[in-house]
Amino acid sequence: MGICTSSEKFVQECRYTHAATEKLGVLLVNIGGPENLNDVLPFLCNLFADPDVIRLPKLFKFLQRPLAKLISILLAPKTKQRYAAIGGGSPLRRITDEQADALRTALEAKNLHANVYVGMRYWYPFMEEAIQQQIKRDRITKLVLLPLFPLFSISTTGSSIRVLQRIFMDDAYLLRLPVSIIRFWYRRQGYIRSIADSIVTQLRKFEKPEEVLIFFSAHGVPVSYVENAGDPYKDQIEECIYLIMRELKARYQPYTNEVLVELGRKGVKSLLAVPIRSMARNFDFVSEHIETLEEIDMGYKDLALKSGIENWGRVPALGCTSSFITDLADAVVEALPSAKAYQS
Ligand SMILES: C=CC1=C(C)c2cc3[nH]c(cc4nc(cc5[nH]c(cc1n2)c(C)c5CCC(=O)O)C(CCC(=O)O)=C4C)c(C)c3C=C
Ligand SMILES: [Fe+2]
Ligand SMILES: [Fe+2]
Repeated sequence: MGICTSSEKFVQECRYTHAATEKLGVLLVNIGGPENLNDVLPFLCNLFADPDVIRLPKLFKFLQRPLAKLISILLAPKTKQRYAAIGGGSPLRRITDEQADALRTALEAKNLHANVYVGMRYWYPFMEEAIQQQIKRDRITKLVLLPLFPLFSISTTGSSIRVLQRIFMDDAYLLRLPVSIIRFWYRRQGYIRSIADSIVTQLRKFEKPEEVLIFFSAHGVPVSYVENAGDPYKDQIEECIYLIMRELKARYQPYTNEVLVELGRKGVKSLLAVPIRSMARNFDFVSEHIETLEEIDMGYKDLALKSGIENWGRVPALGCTSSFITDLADAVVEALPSAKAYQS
């Protein structure tokens, strides 16, 4: 299911009135991450025990847990070093809590009172805890599931939806709770604009912004997900980059044009555009995490500088950028009318 992207369409189709008796809940879902180095091994075990992360043929399903344990034991030392390099733990819980607070405030500003919960897929506070201990306790009457992944992948949003379904199927109250799931939201204007804004802000820090090559990086998924399991992730990445670049060109082209006109006026007859500066943008995840802070800020940056790239910049993750959070609040409002209970 997609979501309304145009606000006009929203006004026409999604007239939603918030009943006074309704108790709205929004569940923000994220991966979660180890808070200290002792958490790394059990966190990895949870991750690799997920059949949506390591897909085994039916016949070998019984190997899922032992295999998860083995891979985690093998990966833990290196992974611990990576988390140690960013201060000993993942910042995901803190950032996601901040995003939840900001979203609650943005919804209030739209006159929508909602409880915003945080549920992590592989670490505390687990999705299971958020649903069983908080959502049920608060007797929410309508729920929006908002995974903090702009793009859909079987291994992220798909996996979170399956957990939600599993918990809901076992519970009479949850089975009757109307739920709306926002499966992906990378096409939203607010998201694309917020990213384009953050790129422009960083470009302006370069001495010659017009020479900067923008380097988009996204998390990989196994080829078999895309080719055999119908994961839309790769297609969505390509479309997302296209949408960001289209927005950026609309905003930035005049600047480049001005430079070209200026060069022409100065008598330059030939021009070869060589992008010698580079700037990285990770766009498939909206919080700083191990891959931005360690893989990009340390690994890629070192490699780039050693390879002759002179200037390096990195666009920060959106985090609590207000235009982005406001857009998420719009996405929640737009999702409300389509909420449906698993059992009515
Ligand atoms: C949109 C983003 C993500 C996709 C798609 C994704 C798929 C995926 N990941 C692994 C293996 C690991 N993921 C790990 C942590 C981790 N992954 C994401 C995002 C996506 N993963 C996040 C946000 C995090 C948490 C980062 C943090 O700050 O704590 C890890 C552990 C850390 C590391 O070594 O990078 C592993 C391992 C697979 C196998 C996969 C697709 C099948
Ligand atoms: Fe990763
Ligand atoms: Fe991952």
